Amino acid sequence: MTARPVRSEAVLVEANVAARDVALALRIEPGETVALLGPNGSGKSTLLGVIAGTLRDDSSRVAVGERALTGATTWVAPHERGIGLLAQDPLLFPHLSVLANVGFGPRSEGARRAAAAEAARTWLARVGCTDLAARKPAQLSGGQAQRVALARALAAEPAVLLLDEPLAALDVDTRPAMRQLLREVLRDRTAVIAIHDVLDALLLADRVVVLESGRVVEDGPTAEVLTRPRSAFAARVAGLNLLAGRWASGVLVGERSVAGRSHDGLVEGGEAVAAFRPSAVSVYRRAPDGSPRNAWPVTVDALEPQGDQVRVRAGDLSALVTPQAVAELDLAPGAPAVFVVKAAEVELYPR
Ligand SMILES: Nc1ncnc2c1ncn2[C@@H]1O[C@H](COP(=O)(O)OP(=O)(O)OP(=O)(O)O)[C@@H](O)[C@H]1O
Repeated sequence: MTARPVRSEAVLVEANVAARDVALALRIEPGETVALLGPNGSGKSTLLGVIAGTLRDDSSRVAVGERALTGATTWVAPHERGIGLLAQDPLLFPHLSVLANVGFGPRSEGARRAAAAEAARTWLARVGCTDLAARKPAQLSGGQAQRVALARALAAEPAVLLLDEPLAALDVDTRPAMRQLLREVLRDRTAVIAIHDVLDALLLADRVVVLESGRVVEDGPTAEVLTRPRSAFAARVAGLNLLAGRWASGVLVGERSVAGRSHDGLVEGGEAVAAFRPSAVSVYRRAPDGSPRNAWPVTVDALEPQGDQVRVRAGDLSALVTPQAVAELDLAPGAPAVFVVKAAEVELYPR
């Protein structure tokens, strides 16, 4: 199968689901990946269900490109929408082989058996599951099933891809490979991805939309929302530290030199970004012994209460510490301090 260009279309959605108290409108641009963040019950799955058509609600409106999928007299069934949905549960057909599961989309679009099998093999190779082709879903691990489900969604060549917590069910060992795979397949694709890990949002999405109680409370470029959140929920989970620089000899070199866990795609001399959570930052008055690699002298700018913790701001960095630590370290605006972060807590990726 020759690689066809990715079809990507804009999506317009007005989700009005009174029974779930969801009322919001979004436009997603062609090729854009939008991460939905929000607490449990905020409406992320409901929004995906409205777009996919798995949740039928006559007050909601959905259009993909020029094509209205819902309307006063229009209802396009989920399998005719050109939308791929990767649910939290992979939902593979248990009686079909992996190859037949992945070939299902092309088959139902009218592809001949051989062509569908070829498309399925291509996508299985892409997700690293070639040798699982003959298995039945019951013989797959959770991570394998999730990859196969992704291949199945992509083999149908959807114009829009929806993903509901695609990394949540995976264990920590299989998560990095799936994250990398998603990074590749989401490039240039119109996609909406419900996610709870802000670092995943950072790695995968162009834009972040924050939902609370079925409403949009924040919407903006990923780095902006995650570093300078305005909504209460985003402030609680995000407020990430991001440092820009260049990738050189295995570290990020910028205003500060940063060691961390490197992601694929970094090239020597290329632009790179380091991301880490404020809760991963330890604060000292003086640099600790053994000179850890990520130890940066700073001057405290501000102390802000955040829940039962305190956010210590210093220039473009922030740390989240306990009120006891603030007292013990005698932290106050203007005080010198040293921020220390273990390399294992820092994600380094290409810009
Ligand atoms: N099947 C259902 N029937 C009725 N109400 C539902 C159903 N599923 C969810 N709800 C309600 O609809 C609202 C939105 O829930 P939704 O599942 O869309 O949120 P979510 O952000 O996806 O949550 P989570 O992160 O827990 O998956 C909540 O008030 C929830 O209790």
